[in-house]
Amino acid sequence: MPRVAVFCGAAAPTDAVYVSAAASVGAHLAEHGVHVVYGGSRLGMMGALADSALAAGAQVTGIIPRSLHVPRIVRPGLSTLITVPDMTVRKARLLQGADAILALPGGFGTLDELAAAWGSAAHHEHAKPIGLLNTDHFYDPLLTFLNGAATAGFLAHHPHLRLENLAVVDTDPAALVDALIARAAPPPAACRTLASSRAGT
Ligand SMILES: CC(C)=CCNc1ncnc2c1ncn2[C@@H]1O[C@H](COP(=O)(O)O)[C@@H](O)[C@H]1O
Repeated sequence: MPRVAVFCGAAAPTDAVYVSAAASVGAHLAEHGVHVVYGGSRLGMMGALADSALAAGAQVTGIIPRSLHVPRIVRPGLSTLITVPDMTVRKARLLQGADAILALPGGFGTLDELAAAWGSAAHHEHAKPIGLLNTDHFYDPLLTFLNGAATAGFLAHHPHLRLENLAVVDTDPAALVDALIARAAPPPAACRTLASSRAGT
């Protein structure tokens, strides 16, 4: 069962379009048999994501820092809830267990988690596909920033991370989940055998 780490806003955004997009992502991930890993909150988009994924039969793991492990914040009834010492450990744990990463609209926390995922990919710590849900073109300014950084040469020392490969971007939750799962799929058995024999295993 593929595991997808989802980053998204803990706040309830002013426009309900974001919350319904999060719910739609949860349902589509469940449809694909994905094990959802996220921040464990019941609030905002995080809550909408978890509610819909659980309702559609997905396994959902929450990873929450001790400071946020209070009834007002934790989503009860998760398949698994892991408590970690702090936000930094949580960020690492979210990334470690995942086969793919999906960022929905959010604020500081979401941006922090997304930047960490790109930062560690830049240093060859993982090659997990990253998806950006561009609801209402929320991520267009960030994509413009990345384009500018590439044009100015700030990404040139990470040639394996070409701009067009940084993320799968879509405004449609179903299309994005389909594309991300396709990228996260393990290679067919024959390729795996060839790759392992080349590696001498
Ligand atoms: C005081 C209060 C209601 C706090 C609730 N705060 C939070 N609860 C759960 N996860 C969080 C929280 N703040 C940051 N995160 C993490 O950062 C992201 C959300 O942060 P933000 O809302 O985008 O910036 C999530 O993916 C989650 O992993």
